[in-house]
Amino acid sequence: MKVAGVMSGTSLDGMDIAIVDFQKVNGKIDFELCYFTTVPYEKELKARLEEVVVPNTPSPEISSMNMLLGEVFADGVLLAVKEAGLQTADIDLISTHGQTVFHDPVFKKDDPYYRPNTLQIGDIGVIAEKTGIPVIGDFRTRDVAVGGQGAPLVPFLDYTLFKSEQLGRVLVNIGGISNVTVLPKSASAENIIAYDTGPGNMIIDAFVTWHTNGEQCYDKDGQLAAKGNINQEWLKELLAHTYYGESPPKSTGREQFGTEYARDLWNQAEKRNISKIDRIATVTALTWYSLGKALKKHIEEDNVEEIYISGGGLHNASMMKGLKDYLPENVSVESSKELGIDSDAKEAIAFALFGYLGFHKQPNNLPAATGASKEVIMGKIAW
Ligand SMILES: Nc1ncnc2c1ncn2[C@@H]1O[C@H](COP(=O)(O)OP(=O)(O)OP(=O)(O)O)[C@@H](O)[C@H]1O
Ligand SMILES: CC(=O)N[C@H]1[C@@H]2OC[C@@H](O2)[C@@H](O)[C@@H]1O[C@H](C)C(=O)O
Repeated sequence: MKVAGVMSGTSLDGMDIAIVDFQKVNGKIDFELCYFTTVPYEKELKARLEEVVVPNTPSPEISSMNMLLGEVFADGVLLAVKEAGLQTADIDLISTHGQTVFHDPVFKKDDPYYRPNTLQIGDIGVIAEKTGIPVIGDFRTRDVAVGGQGAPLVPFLDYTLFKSEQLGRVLVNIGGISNVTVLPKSASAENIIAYDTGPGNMIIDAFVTWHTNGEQCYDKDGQLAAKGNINQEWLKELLAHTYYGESPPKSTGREQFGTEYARDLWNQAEKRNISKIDRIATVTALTWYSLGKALKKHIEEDNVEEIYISGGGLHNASMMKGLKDYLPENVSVESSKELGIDSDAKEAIAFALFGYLGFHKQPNNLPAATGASKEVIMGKIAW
């Protein structure tokens, strides 16, 4: 069964599309990645999306963007299918994450009319109509419905594919947000630890956009950060953010580390007379330090010997150097490619897997990762 997994992450850089062929071999699910591509969003769409993914966006804008993104995702899939040399009839299912516009999976005790919630848009009906292919999407709400955070979900794939009987591993994804899946040696589904560690590339992207007046929207290969110096005093203050000290399960997003937060940091740096290049170096360090600190804890407590990285942050050489230098030398830090999974395609492959399982009415969440009270079948279908 061929499934097109579509991931549009918190970076808002575009959609990742993985066409994955699933097969059942001796009762076990096997899969092959047939094609992967990233379709970038055009500049104006990205700008509009940035306006929508902030709290207090008027509902007409969210509702309209839901329909527009449905079209955009459908066009992306049609393009990927063509590029892969396939026909739409070859694709059995589209599995789409959608675009998170709001994520607050926490109970507010003082308001009986507020509920833990998460919202991903890009209407599945529109995608089905435009492509003629059944679509599964809207995964996270079902996990939230059973007390979970609805995130991170990819640890389900990490556990299924990468648990080891020989040694402890951590799978890391550095996207807009960074997250970890800790797989202790001989881990069972109950003793996985997974959570978002804090910002990934999100703040760096905002700073680079402001520094270059929109000419660049990310720090290509970490070249700008490499030219700057980390302002240690400011970094220490940034690391006092309460999120880093919270215990898992926990998840975060643009609500805490998005444009508003980045703008506040930019203004702080302005007041402190920190040069623009040093600002970029410092927020890059904020990512690798907060991530590295979490990793060090698991290296010690869970006997982790191998770390595998995926997500766009892997391409940022300054980020990777900072992280590697900070971690103990005897722990290997590699791309997830070393485990046989393309580091850019991993999340899109994960959503193809969730779709495949959901379509076959099989559970696809990992309660230990999200804090859900039980396994559930995530995903809704548009035929
Ligand atoms: N060559 C590169 N050099 C530096 N950074 C890069 C490079 N390529 C990609 N990135 C960074 O990676 C980001 C995209 O990463 P990715 O696609 O993994 O995130 P995402 O899936 O949108 O986020 P999330 O996983 O948090 O939902 C870009 O916004 C950019 O900051
Ligand atoms: C609510 C939401 O969209 N969360 C994303 C986000 O981007 C990274 C991190 O924050 C992770 O928690 C999650 O995505 C990945 C794909 C996940 O669920 O594993």
